[in-house]
Amino acid sequence: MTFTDDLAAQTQTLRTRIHEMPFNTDMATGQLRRDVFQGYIVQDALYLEGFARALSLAAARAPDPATVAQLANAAAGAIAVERELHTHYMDRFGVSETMLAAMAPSAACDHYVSFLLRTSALGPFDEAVAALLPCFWIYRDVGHDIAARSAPDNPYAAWIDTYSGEAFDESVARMLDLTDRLGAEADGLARLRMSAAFERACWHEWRFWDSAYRMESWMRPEDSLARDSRAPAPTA
Ligand SMILES: Cc1ncc(C[n+]2csc(CCO)c2C)c(N)n1
Repeated sequence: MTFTDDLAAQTQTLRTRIHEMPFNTDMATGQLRRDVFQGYIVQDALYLEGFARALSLAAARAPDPATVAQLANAAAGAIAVERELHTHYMDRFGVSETMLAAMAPSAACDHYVSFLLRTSALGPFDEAVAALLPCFWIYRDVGHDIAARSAPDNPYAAWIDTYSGEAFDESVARMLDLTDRLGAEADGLARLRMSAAFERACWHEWRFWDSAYRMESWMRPEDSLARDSRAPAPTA
């Protein structure tokens, strides 16, 4: 078993839940609500920029030139994906660059990006790579899974093609290979830290879709009070 086989086994339940999320099943049938996808794609544009910054921070700390180049290329790739995919959908949904610039990240987006930036800037290098891996790996698996059952004339075909395409597969394979090499060199404690960072990032992937599907933003104090007032009164 490779280290990434262990990571896959350890997160099996969470990753299966991600594949079954209504966002992804609706995406496969092409029935995903337009306003839900619009909200998602705007948040994803904000996410991709943060992700590219986190990859660049990790790149600067890589132990050898080949790995610096791998991570820096992936950062450039993330921005390129953002431009292409987002321009495609933003044009369709009438979201202008000005509107995008005025958008604030959702709590889920901000939380995920903060976690990646913090881990990439301050954590050990192997932990940063483990935290960055689910972004690649989960999207590849979800992309292929949706492509295999996608409805004809799916309005989300551009999204599905991006994440089930060969170019993307190669970058995921390189990231898995890097994680396996780092996992093989790490001692028991370092592997535990890598596993925890990986699992946390998988959770953030789940949360990003869940939050997009619910069209969540930041909870306001008055929302919390309204929720509390509906709760049954304490008995003791
Ligand atoms: C929340 C969220 N997670 C993962 C991806 C997928 N992704 C974004 S950048 C990148 C690496 C290089 O392209 C990959 C795989 C996404 N779009 N949104």
